Amino acid sequence: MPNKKFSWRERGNSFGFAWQGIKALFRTEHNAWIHGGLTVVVVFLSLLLDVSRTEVCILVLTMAFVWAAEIFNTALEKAMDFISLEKHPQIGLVKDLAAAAVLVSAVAAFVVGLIIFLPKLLHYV
Ligand SMILES: Nc1ncnc2c1ncn2[C@@H]1O[C@H](COP(=O)(O)OP(=O)(O)OP(=O)(O)O)[C@@H](O)[C@H]1O
Repeated sequence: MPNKKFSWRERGNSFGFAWQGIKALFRTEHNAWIHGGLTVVVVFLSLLLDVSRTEVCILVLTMAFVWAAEIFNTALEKAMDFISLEKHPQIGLVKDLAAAAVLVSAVAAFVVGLIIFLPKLLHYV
């Protein structure tokens, strides 16, 4: 790869492309709206309950993990559909593996949410 000079404008463009990706995610993936709704719930609970700074950091990282898994899953789905829309076991496998990554991240987020919020919510019962 040729040595390119650092350019603030190009770095700015990269943010623009990433933003286009986020918009495309919400436009094409219903799952993104579910993640968005759950993110709002987590932010709401964090503001309402006595959540420590460390717990906030863990929640932010956990949510970012789920979002990143969903975005990679969507990118892989789009790439696979671009390669072929015909049924092929290898394409099915790639899609299932990408979906498994989302499932693993979502289960981890659910467990983290239970560990952090459940004891605090039980105070009110
Ligand atoms: N071209 C294909 N060849 C073989 N199997 C496929 C193919 N496309 C999809 N599948 C199978 O169908 C499943 C669902 O694929 P699809 O692309 O509809 O994703 P999805 O469930 O709509 O995902 P999301 O809800 O994240 O958009 C895949 O996980 C895979 O098992």
